[in-house]
Amino acid sequence: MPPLIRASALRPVLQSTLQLQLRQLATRRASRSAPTPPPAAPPKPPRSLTGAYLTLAVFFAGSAIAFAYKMQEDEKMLAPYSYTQHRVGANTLLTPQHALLRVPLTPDEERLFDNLPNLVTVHHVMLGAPQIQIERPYTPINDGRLGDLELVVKRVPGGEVGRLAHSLKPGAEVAMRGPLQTFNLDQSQYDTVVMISTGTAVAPFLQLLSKAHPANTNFRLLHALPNPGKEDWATRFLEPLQAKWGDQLHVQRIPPGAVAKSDVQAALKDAGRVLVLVCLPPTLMQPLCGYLTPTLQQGPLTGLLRDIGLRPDQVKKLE
Ligand SMILES: Cc1cc2nc3c(=O)[nH]c(=O)nc-3n(C[C@H](O)[C@H](O)[C@H](O)COP(=O)(O)OP(=O)(O)OC[C@H]3O[C@@H](n4cnc5c(N)ncnc54)[C@H](O)[C@@H]3O)c2cc1C
Repeated sequence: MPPLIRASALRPVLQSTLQLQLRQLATRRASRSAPTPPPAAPPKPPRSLTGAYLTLAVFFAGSAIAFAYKMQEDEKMLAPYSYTQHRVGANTLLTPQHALLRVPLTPDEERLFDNLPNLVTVHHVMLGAPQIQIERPYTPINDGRLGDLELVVKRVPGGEVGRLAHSLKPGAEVAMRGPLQTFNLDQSQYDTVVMISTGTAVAPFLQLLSKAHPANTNFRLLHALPNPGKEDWATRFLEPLQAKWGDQLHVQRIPPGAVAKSDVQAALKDAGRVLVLVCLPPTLMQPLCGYLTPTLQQGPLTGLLRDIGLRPDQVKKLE
């Protein structure tokens, strides 16, 4: 019986099966010997974007630190209606009764002493004695925009804040608030400004002459000499002002006590459009021009200044 399938017929089938198995084997070997590729890394942000994030983070951190610092500085800054502590720069006795207190200001604080537009603004500050909850006003004798605030504080018998001010050593802290406006002067309205004072009441005039600039107005100061035997501390502050103002400032030292009619009349001679500023204790102010009212309004003009013919709008009484 002939075989059902001849061997020659089987040969191509066997060959193709063998080739297939060889190919599979080769593929398996190849796949085994090839290194496994590493897992795909997460896509990296572009290098420039990372830099931007970093810059932003540094910027925000810097701003936050600057803001916190500014808040802290603001809390320490001189302000009109809340007390802040200020370090005394120097405290010198001008006479046994008068201390010159120097309080350094920061540039931001200096700007608080700016003039109102087209005016010369005279300011005062309040010194506090927190332990006994009192405060007293003091008028800087200089232009606060130029650095240290200079206060001349008189020590009076039994005076609380005067005693405190005299006791302050350089580097000590003092509670202060301000500045507060004392008065404003529009120089352009006057040909002559007459100023009458005694003792530390010259302070607003020293500040006015420090802050104002020579223009067309003449200033005449009648300032009382101290009582016999007392030292005169004002001269050293008047001399540089005289140099600044030249002929436009006339300083006349008058005897202590009631202001004499002849001195006032001399100061008013050829005065043109005149303003008289008066800063005196009540006992001396009363015969010259009358009291301020209890609420510190001007009150009626009476006394010598009314008698020599001045109108109320030509006189300003300072507390
Ligand atoms: C706007 C303004 C600015 C001022 N500027 C200055 C200034 O630059 N320098 C300055 O020294 N003062 C100035 N004073 C006065 C100051 O505010 C205080 O009134 C003064 O320093 C006394 O305060 P004290 O706490 O030491 O005395 P207090 O405890 O108030 O008074 C104690 C006793 O002393 C009496 N007394 C008060 N003042 C005087 C005096 N001048 N002479 C004699 N006895 C007095 C009181 O009647 C009281 O019996 C200013 C006042 C005002 C309203």
